[in-house]
Amino acid sequence: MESKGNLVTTKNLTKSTDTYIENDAAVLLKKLEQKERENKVLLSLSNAIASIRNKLNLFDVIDQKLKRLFEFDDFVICLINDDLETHSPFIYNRKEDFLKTAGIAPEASRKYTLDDGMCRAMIASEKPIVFNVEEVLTSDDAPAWLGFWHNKGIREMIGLKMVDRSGCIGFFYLYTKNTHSISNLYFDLLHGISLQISVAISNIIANDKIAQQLEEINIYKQKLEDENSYLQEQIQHQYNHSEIIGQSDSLKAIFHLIDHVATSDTTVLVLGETGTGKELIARAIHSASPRHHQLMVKINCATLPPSLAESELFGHEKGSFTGATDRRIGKFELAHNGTLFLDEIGELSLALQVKLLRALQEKEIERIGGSEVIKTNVRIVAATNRNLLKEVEKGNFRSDLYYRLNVFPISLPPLRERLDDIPHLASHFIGRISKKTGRLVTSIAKSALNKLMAYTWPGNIRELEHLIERSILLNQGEILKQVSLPKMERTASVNNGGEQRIKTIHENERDHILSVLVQCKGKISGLGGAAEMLNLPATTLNSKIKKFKIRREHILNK
Ligand SMILES: Nc1ncnc2c1ncn2[C@@H]1O[C@H](COP(=O)(O)OP(=O)(O)OP(=O)(O)O)[C@@H](O)[C@H]1O
Repeated sequence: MESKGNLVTTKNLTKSTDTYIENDAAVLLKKLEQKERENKVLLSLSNAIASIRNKLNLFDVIDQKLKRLFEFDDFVICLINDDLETHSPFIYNRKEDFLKTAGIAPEASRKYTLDDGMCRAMIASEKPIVFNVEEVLTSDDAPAWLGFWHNKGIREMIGLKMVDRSGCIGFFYLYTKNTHSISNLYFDLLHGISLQISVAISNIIANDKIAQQLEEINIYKQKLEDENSYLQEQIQHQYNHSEIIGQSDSLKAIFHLIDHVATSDTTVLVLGETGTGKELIARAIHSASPRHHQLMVKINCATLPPSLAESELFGHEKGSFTGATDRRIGKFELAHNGTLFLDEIGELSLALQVKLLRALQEKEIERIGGSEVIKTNVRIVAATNRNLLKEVEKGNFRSDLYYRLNVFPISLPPLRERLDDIPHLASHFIGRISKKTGRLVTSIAKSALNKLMAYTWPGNIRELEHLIERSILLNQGEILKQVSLPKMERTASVNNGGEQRIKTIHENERDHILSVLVQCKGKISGLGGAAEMLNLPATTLNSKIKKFKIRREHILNK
């Protein structure tokens, strides 16, 4: 039998046990509710994380969703660098006014040692760690960046390592202005969330790598396309000396110069009126150089649109200016290890002359909007129909660039000064154009050739080529009989970069002798002969006629 006293005690016991049970149930319920809340947050977070593609997305998800659960003011995610000795900020608030505070603001390019007290503690712990900012600041190995957060009023940091299958990949710091703001009840949840964030980070890095590789593929694709079109062009025009027609002494002297300079990397400046074959010479130099397996990239400075000229030469990064939708490499990079042919260099703007000079001096370039310095190895061949020295005097061409280009000048004489080449060039063009047009023209009549010999050729070889093409199309039969030369005064302006050409004393002397010979109907010596009219001994006149290459046909065609 139970005594009364015992009964009371038992009752009391039962009562307090009930209270315990009630309390336990309440705690359990609270825990259950908390778990449910955590699960909800985790679920919504994992849904959001699954769709994350970039750093900005991840920043927003953490900033918005996580702040609903925990009270924190800011956060930074740092990743361990490939050197395994440092870590750098990866996800952080990039807003300008946020970063204005004094101290070392987070920046992706900065590297911090892993060998500080905070990192060591986080790496060793499986749980988040609470750091008191002021306490850490007094320690010897406080991280350099902590002052920035202290200046922002941050008093507490929760730090935890981020892990993936390979181990620790970085750290997640939550910054709070209040102390004890995040209860350690939430630390397991925080740990779970950090695992999810690690997955998102791996995805972002993989996406970034794919985007970068795609960009590289695109750039190589563009380079291959460009190279391909240059190669096609080179296949069509395999230039060597045998393609350069002519046997005049002046042309032979040029072959000699090409042989001398081609094998080196010396810069060559090809000078000459329009149509004299400057490009042909540039190609011959490239073909005979050790670089002939690489590209000769041509850039025509006269046709460069001013707004795109710099990009054409040096390339640009995506987004560097309106319309720069892709990264593009410039002609300098394309010509790497080969030859860059700068045609019509005299037309280059002064602003670009400065940039070109720098590229030639430093042997490196920067794409517009890029920070990378790109080493280039190009051989420069430039050409112009302008008198560059005069342009320097007029202030249109930089003297320093002129001297850098004028290392090995090659001057091509105009066609009227190498009349000997006309018959060879004419039959070369007849052969080529007949084949191209399917006409059966095989040779040129003497009278037609005489006309060609007597003409001044302001457009030089290009003009001769076009004239023969036109004449072949109009011709009947196998022999080219008619060539319709444009009506032109012999003293008329001869193309020299658009300037009125002043005849030399030598040319005036030739013209004067020729006109007297015409008046005397070709008679040189004796009464009424040209020698008498010119008051010269016949032998002197004969040697002048020889020197000026005046032929019978010149006299007859006047
Ligand atoms: N010696 C030559 N033998 C055969 N063809 C030639 C010769 N010189 C020039 N040509 C031809 O004449 C045309 C003009 O030559 P090219 O374009 O090289 O001249 P250019 O001096 O560079 O002219 P521009 O200053 O107008 O650019 C081309 O079709 C070229 O093949």
